[in-house]
Amino acid sequence: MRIALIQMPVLPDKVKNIQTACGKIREAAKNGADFAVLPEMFCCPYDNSCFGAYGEPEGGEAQTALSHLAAELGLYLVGGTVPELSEGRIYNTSYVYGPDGRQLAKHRKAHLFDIDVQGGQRFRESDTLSPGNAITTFETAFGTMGLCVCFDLRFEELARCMCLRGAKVIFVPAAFNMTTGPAHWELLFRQRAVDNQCFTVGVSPARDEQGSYVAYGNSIAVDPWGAVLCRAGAEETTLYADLDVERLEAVRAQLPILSARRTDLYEVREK
Ligand SMILES: O=C(O)CCC(=O)C(=O)O
Repeated sequence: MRIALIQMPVLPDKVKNIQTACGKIREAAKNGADFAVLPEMFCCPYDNSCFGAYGEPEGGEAQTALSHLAAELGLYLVGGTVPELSEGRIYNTSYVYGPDGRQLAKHRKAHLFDIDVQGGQRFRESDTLSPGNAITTFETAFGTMGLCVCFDLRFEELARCMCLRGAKVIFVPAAFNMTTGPAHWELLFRQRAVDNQCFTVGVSPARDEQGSYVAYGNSIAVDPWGAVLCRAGAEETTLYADLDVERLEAVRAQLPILSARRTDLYEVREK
């Protein structure tokens, strides 16, 4: 199962960003990718002042372009996120398309990124965005997959619920920053992978030092043992990770965690 992690620049021009993404997805298909993954807000600067203007309703231009391309290339496409406009609200939403172009999943970021680190990053998504209310998994020819967005990865219960549903890989379009990225990015992707003995895949925009929000980059794939399979730097790049899905069962058999949970003592379950 070959995954292309597309760490692309995000510019102020929405149409140009969509074109860049499509070009890179075509290249990924040529290189044998089964899945292509885009970053959080891949066609919109990550700024509260932009989400409304760059947003689109279900079936908007970014989504239509990605769905057609998935069908044309016959691959799975985790379409980063876009600001989704719905009933007067804005959501930070990730759409997934199957190799026939049909929408397989839609995850609205459930945990909004409201932080204020002393001397570091401040951001309040809740000034403009509304949270989603779902745990998202989807079925593919490679098995069940999980999907969440950036800050969502910090919440271990969400990842556990996806894996209890059978998720083998957790896909995370994301955009950490220069305060929390160096401190927590790799740690969190390895942590969730080791907790659940699953693969984790995080894709960020390339770093733009001039942007109002400077993304950390460092797109990453981690295996069920917690080993880093690939990791980018700050630059524009596409990484390829070949996931051996059988490794997941092997690790779970050798070091049983999910099956050894004491659900008589404690429980994590979906509401
Ligand atoms: O959790 C973090 O440190 C970063 C999260 C973030 O940037 C986001 O949710 O967009």
